[in-house]
Amino acid sequence: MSMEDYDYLFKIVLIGNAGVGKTCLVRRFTQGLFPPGQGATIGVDFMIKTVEIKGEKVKLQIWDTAGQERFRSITQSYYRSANALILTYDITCEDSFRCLPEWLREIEQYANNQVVTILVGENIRHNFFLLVISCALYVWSRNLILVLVGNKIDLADKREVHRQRAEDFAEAQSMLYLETSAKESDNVEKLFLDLACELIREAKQNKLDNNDTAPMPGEGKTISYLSCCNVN
Ligand SMILES: Nc1nc2c(ncn2[C@@H]2O[C@H](COP(=O)(O)OP(=O)(O)OP(=O)(O)O)[C@@H](O)[C@H]2O)c(=O)[nH]1
Repeated sequence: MSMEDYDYLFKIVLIGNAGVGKTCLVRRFTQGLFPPGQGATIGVDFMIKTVEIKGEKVKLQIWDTAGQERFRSITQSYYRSANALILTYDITCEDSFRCLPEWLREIEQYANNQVVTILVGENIRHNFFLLVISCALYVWSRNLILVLVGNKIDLADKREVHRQRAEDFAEAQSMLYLETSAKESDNVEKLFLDLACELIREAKQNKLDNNDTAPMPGEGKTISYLSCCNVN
């Protein structure tokens, strides 16, 4: 696709523990389906979807990273060039929520520039609030913005992470909090479209150098976190 085919191109990277539903979120958004028997991601994968927002064509390059620890050295190299970072956990899996500070450390270490993280998920324990807050401050100091997302809300009866915990966690770090279901398609469009809106907004404010919106490793873009916008 040549530059004439779109007005903006943004790179979004999904990270989070294995099995939280990153691939399913991406496939729901890009292909409109919930893949049966979705296998674990090997390394990284990416899909592209172009959306039209207020008359402007926005090409989203969505990178889906493997959650398994053994792929970490591969996936880390993709953080730094992201325009946005979606940190995902599973609301039915306490462990995936407890690992969030670890993911924030990863971001701190490997995401050189600007990140939007959508936190889909739950609440967090008091004892890692300090760590989280310091990570968030570090991120902000580098113009990184984190958004947290909690997936699998269709499994309400199996919920292990209460919504208020996640909201508190997100609020403590000035992150957006969103809960989704890739299976039922709840909030999936909203997640990506709101993010696209915010990326455009930031680009227009010259916080994002959109003349080179296909970032190469080592590059990054400045964005701040999203507020909802209407998509036409
Ligand atoms: N009920 C329910 N199951 C989901 C949802 N999203 C994903 N799953 C299931 O969770 C499992 C893991 O989904 P994946 O999308 O492969 O998870 P992942 O985070 O990409 O996993 P890795 O590739 O190993 O990092 C699969 O069995 C999916 O069917 C959801 O919203 N609701």
